Formats: sequence, C-alpha cells, structure tokens
Amino acid sequence: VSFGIEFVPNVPTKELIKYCKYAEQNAIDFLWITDHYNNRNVFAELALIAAETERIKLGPGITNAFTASPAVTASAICTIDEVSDGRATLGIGPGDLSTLPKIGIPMETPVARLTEAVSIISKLWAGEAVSTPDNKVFKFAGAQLAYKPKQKKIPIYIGAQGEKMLETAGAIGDGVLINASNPKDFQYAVPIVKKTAGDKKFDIAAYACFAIDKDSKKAKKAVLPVVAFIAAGSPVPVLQRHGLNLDAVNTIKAGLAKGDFKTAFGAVDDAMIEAFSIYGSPAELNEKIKNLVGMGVTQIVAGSPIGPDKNTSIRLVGKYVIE
Ligand SMILES: C[C@H](OP(=O)(O)OC[C@@H](O)[C@@H](O)[C@@H](O)Cn1c2nc(=O)[nH]c(=O)c-2cc2ccc(O)cc21)C(=O)N[C@@H](CCC(=O)N[C@@H](CCC(=O)O)C(=O)O)C(=O)O
Repeated sequence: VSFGIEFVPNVPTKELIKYCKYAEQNAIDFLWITDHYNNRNVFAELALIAAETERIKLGPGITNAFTASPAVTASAICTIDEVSDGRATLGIGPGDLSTLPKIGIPMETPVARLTEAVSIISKLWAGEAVSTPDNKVFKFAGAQLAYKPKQKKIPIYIGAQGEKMLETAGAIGDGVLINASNPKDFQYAVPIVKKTAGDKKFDIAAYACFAIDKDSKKAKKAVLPVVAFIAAGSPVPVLQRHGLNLDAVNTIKAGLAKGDFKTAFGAVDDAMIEAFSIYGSPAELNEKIKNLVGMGVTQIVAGSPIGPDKNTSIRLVGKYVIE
C-alpha cells in the first residue's frame, strides 16, 4: 500500500512547503494539492514544492477539464515534471460541482470532456501534433508541445465518485482517486473501476477525510466540520448507502448555506462521521486502513484535516502507519 497526503493551498505558501517537506521526511509517497479557483494556484504551488523536495511524487489532486484547455494542463504538468526531475503525477477529474458554477462554467458532459482531455494530454506529452476534428468538446488542429516531460509516461489519476466517472477512470487512467473513507463505498466502487481497468497496473486510492492523533476523541473532533461539508455535498444515493438521517443532513445543508456553523456542525451524528472519515489513534487507524486494503484499495491518501495538529499527525503517520 502506498501513502499520499492532501494539502489544500489555503495557507501561506511558505507554510504549505514546510508541510510538504515534512511529509517527504516522513516517508509519504504522494503529495496531492487540491485545485479550486478561490485558493492559491495549484501549479504555481507545485512548482515551488518540486524545487524544495527530492523524492516525493506530486501533482494536482485534482485539477479538472473545464477551467483550462488540455494543452495548458499538459504543459503545466510537463513543467512540474521537468522541475521535479520526473516526479509529476496528474490528478484530474470533473471539477467541483459547487465551485465551477460560481465562475460561470456549467457542468456539461463532464465524462465526455474529461475523456477527450486525457487523450489529448497523453498525445501532447508523447510529442505528437494533435488534431481532433471529430471531438465533441476539444477540436484541436495540429497542437504540439515544444518540449517533452522527463518521465516516459506521467501517471494520470482520475478523481471520481459517480458510476460513469468510475468506469471512465478505469478505462483511461493509471489510477483513481476516490473521495471516500468507508469500506461500503469501496465495495461499490472497486468492482466498477476494476471492470474497465482490466488487468493493467492500476492504483486505487482512498482519498479520505483523515485525522490521526494519540487522543482518539481529538481526532474525531477534528473531522467533524469536514464531515459536515461532505454530508451536505453527497448525492442522496450515497447518503442512503450509509443509512444516514436525511433530515439531519438537510439541517446541515441549511446551516452551511447561511453560515450558521453551530447548527450545521451540531447536526453531524456518529453515523455520518463513520461514513465520511477515517479517524482515531494510530492503532485504530491501522485497523480501518486494513479494512480498506481488504476492499482492494492500494493507496491511502490522508485528506483534510489530517489531524488536530498537522505536523504531529504527519509524524504519527510516518512513525506508526507507514510500514
Ligand atoms: C460529474 C460527476 O462525476 P463525479 O465523479 O460524481 O464528480 C464528483 C467529484 O468527483 C468531482 O466533483 C471532483 O472534481 C471533486 N474533487 C475535486 N474537485 C475540485 O474541483 N478540486 C479538487 O481539488 C478536487 C479534489 C478531489 C479529490 C478526489 C476526488 O475523488 C474528487 C475531488 C457526475 O455527476 N457523474 C455521474 C454522471 C456523469 C454523466 O453521466 N455525465 C455524462 C452526461 C451528462 C450530461 O449530459 O451532462 C457525460 O459527462 O457525458 C456519474 O459518474 O455517474
């Protein structure tokens, strides 16, 4: 099992780079930096992190096929690959359903758009002159990169949760980043991605809401606010899969919408916390990780909040969780 860690660039860049270097010192294999228009630019951050690290693989977790042309994304990752001396990975997906509309981008045919983008990006990295006159979305006419990545093939991971996106991930990706933390979600998702991935090498990452601390109660407290947002953003079939109290989820949604965090967080119950996070002491977390690996998960990504105190949690992961 490999280990990743997610950082949201909503902290000053110097602080972000410190966390990334510490993660590398604690034997973590992958750095995934989130991409939302309202946070610091993911590619600027990745370039600076690449220059300050030596071994850890790094990439957006995840960018999308809406806010930039595949040509721009291909060149951005190619630059990271050069600056990092061949450590870039590309995490790409549909884009956040709640933030894209804010910048006037309707979520239209995300699956078709993503499939076209990934095909174009791979061809550009291979040095091809790309023409796609029959595409539905991206009609390229002889686009070509003027330089090549360091790596022969930069791994492409697809961020996916819905059924069609999971099928697509297995078909076009080298891996999938599934925003989920509970075995029930992987019981559902793993057979879908495996079916289209066939027998190619394929990395199934649990991109989890994660908190580790010596004190399990403190870890649980740390995940609660993040679980509130996940519950509020989860489609009803996912809420039903976990048998959650839909009225309570609606209370959370209403509270978050008006910025009434007290009501929102007050409506989070234990079932939601179990459904949407993995938290606890090192021993408790190792148990939960074992369950996920048993479901076919091959990479654990410690996603926000990581723990009550990020540095302590990164150290605990390095010391007690990574074999
Ligand atoms: C689009 C959506 O796919 P989804 O996989 O459920 O998308 C939910 C999230 O994965 C998506 O919003 C991601 O961008 C969220 N996301 C991030 N989103 C971000 O914007 N930034 C991030 O940093 C980020 C990180 C991240 C990490 C892991 C992860 O799994 C997701 C992450 C969906 O509705 N899919 C359905 C239906 C899609 C479909 O059928 N579309 C058709 C036709 C639909 C039409 O006609 O429009 C098509 O696209 O051609 C499905 O997969 O079954």
